[in-house]
Amino acid sequence: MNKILIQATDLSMKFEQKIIFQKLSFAIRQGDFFCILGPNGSGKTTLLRIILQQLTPTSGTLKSVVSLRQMGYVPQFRNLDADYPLSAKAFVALKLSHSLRPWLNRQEKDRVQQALAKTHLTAKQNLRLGQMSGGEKQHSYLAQAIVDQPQLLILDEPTASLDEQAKFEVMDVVQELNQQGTTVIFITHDPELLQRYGNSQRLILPGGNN
Ligand SMILES: Nc1ncnc2c1ncn2[C@@H]1O[C@H](COP(=O)(O)OP(=O)(O)OP(=O)(O)O)[C@@H](O)[C@H]1O
Repeated sequence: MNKILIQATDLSMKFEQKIIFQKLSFAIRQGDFFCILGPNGSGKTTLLRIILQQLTPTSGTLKSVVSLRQMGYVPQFRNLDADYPLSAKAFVALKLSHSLRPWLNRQEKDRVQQALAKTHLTAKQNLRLGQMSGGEKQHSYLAQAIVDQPQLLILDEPTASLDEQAKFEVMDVVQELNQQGTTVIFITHDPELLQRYGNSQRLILPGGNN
């Protein structure tokens, strides 16, 4: 069995008096393609925010051997305005930008190119994100999330609202990254994606419907 990266024990979350989930226990191991399922409002994003250390659970513990720097995050699909000014390359490079040294060194530029290549964006890297298709935008978010080579990639419904072909193209990239050793945590509502990619661990959150 691979090493445990994240161990949750009796994890519970309430917002004021509202119970979101109770006594969740699970382990995420190195190399997992770990799927989180559950109805709207069952706390999937809340659980991700606990893993990303943006929220503290009401009770229970979450132990992680992965630092925040080693986590890459792809949010739910958000459409960007058509006049969004950055190119895909500049958008990916943003993640590596420094306040003290506002340019990238050779090694960092290579990493940007590697992330663009892995997400099949090399030929489109100079296109502005605003002009890209939904699938290409989501590839750009994925490229940005992997540019500093995270150990753990966290995806919150990354393909919601994409068409069939774009959805599989994004997920094929995620699967390749997983096969190359990146651990993946993946929220989805989509039974087709689960059947096709979710052959590893699953956590089903029971609550929901606000
Ligand atoms: N900061 C907060 N303060 C109060 N309530 C919150 C907060 N964040 C989330 N909630 C509530 O917690 C519940 C769970 O929200 P969450 O976004 O985690 O669910 P989800 O399973 O990801 O839902 P969806 O599938 O619709 O994205 C919802 O009822 C939401 O309104």
